[in-house]
Amino acid sequence: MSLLDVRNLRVTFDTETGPVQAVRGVSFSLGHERLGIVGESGSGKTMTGRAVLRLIRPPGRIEAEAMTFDGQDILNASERDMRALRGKRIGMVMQDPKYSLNPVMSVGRQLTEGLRLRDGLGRADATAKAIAALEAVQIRDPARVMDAYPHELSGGMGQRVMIAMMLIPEPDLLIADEPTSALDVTVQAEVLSILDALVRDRGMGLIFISHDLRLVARFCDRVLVMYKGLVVEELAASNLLAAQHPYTRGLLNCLPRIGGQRGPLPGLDRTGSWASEGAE
Ligand SMILES: Nc1ncnc2c1ncn2[C@@H]1O[C@H](COP(=O)(O)OP(=O)(O)OP(=O)(O)O)[C@@H](O)[C@H]1O
Repeated sequence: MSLLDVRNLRVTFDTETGPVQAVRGVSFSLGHERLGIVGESGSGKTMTGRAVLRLIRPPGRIEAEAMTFDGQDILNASERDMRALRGKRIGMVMQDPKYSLNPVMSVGRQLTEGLRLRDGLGRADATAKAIAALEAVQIRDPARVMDAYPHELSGGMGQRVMIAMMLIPEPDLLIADEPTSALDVTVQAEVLSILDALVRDRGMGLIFISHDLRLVARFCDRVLVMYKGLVVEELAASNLLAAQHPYTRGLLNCLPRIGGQRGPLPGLDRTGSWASEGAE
């Protein structure tokens, strides 16, 4: 059985100038695997991830034929049931730690609060578990970081803290939105290997949203390629770099090449029939 099933998901924002359809009928299922979502800015990747957690704020709204997580109907689940899933069985790591970490709470308190309130751990046990989680994301001075407030952390450090926070409850599904974009390549590789181990050893499902097609090709099992709120192509990650779809090829052609000719970045050619598919 798949872990997550999404059928014909739509996310619409009702604006003064009319509805904006950010996601226009996306379907996919996810097993215990790494599913990449790629696509240009504004193609609906983030909104797809947030919709799975039902974290779309008004004026945005979600419609779908079905959305199930581990057999549970998450399209019609109560807000209370969703709160029980979020951060526990389904985690989300956002692009920017600024929006996920509480600015007025020390890192240690943020990491231990759930363990104490939700899991009923004592202070010492919760602290030990939080420190272990920080060590798992390669933070070398966890005691100092536990005492720090989010604004005292660098971008990369904040991102690692956020990943640690998401991993503490050992989620069954992790939605990671550009989780390594603020990290240097060495730390990025470490974080990816942590995520990889969770998928391999614990059977976690991972949705990995990224602009980095090379990274997705290397790291993921399958990929959805999104354009204007639609999935234009779904393929094995190992086939991504050789994809034939004109939009995917366009994205690949925009990748900078090491040692390649310098010149203006090529624009995306949007003249194919796929470009007007489903357009209003
Ligand atoms: N509050 C809002 N009101 C109107 N439209 C919105 C609102 N929030 C998001 N959108 C629209 O949703 C679309 C999809 O946005 P989304 O953040 O999912 O794209 P993305 O593919 O994740 O982009 P990026 O790679 O830049 O993060 C955007 O085109 C945006 O215009």
